[in-house]
Amino acid sequence: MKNTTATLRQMKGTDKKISMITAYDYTMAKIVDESGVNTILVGDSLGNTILGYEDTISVTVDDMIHHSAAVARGAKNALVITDMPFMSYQTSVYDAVVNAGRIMKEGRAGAVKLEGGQDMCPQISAIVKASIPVCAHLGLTPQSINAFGGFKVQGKTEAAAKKLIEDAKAVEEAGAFMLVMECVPEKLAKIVTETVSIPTIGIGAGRYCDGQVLVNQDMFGMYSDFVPKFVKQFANVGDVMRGAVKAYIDEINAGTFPGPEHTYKIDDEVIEKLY
Ligand SMILES: Nc1nc(=O)c2c([nH]1)NC[C@@H]1CN(c3ccc(C(=O)N[C@@H](CCC(=O)O)C(=O)O)cc3)CN21
Ligand SMILES: CC(C)C(=O)C(=O)O
Ligand SMILES: [Mg+2]
Repeated sequence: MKNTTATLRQMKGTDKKISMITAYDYTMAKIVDESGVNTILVGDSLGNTILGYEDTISVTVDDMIHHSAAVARGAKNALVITDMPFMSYQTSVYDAVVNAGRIMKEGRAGAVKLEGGQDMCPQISAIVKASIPVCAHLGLTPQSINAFGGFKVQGKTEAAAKKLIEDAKAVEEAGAFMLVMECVPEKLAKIVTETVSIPTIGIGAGRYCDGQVLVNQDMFGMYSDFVPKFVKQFANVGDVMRGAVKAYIDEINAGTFPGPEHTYKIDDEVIEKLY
């Protein structure tokens, strides 16, 4: 069944949890979509996993559109949510609406995600007014790495925890249909989840969120430049791929690949005329 923002909203308060996973291309989108995930995030984490940057700062709107459009072609049932990259919405409400519009029109996203709380509420409400659903992202917001001074758990002091709760209420009030919480202590994420009426999606935010998200290559054991504590490797696809490449190289050298079943034929009469 096709998942919409309404479908996800209605899952809050039921015993069904929302499953989200990142994907960045058509083939992977089809695999995760056919597996029954509710929503696919085209995350700006593609800066790390696809483009090989150290952080998400250099990712552009064009990068996001390129991958979002590919994912959208492969996602039949999952809602596609695409990250707005650094400096595509922080600069002004106008920029935020224009870039969200491009991500929806050219990237075929069903919703956009942006990082920030109270400070980004003018952007959130303007994008929502333009009929583009917005998912908020609180806690560890990786586009702020140079302000944070590193990737750390957020909301551990009373002041920071109160700020997170206020930010969550504010993004709901501004019209966000869902919110992602990253690297937040479980007990704080539980309070936030109980406080807002929109669904919360956790990544390193414990069991009590309304749903969970993980980065594709992290859960498949394909990305190892850094492995946050919140990552669970559900399969070691990286090792499977390395094994397959080794077997391929060995068969090329042994002359067992390609076999007759991979090979095209031509009449010997034609070949004789060539000598
Ligand atoms: N492959 C990948 N996975 C991600 O989850 C991810 C990205 N890329 N790129 C964008 C952001 C960056 N993220 C990160 C990156 C590092 C940590 C990290 O090292 N966290 C420490 C926290 C240490 C602490 O404060 O206690 C950890 O050990 O989890 C967390 C999230 C999450 N996002
Ligand atoms: C880690 C998730 C929430 C994200 O924002 C991304 O993949 O970019
Ligand atoms: Mg992101």
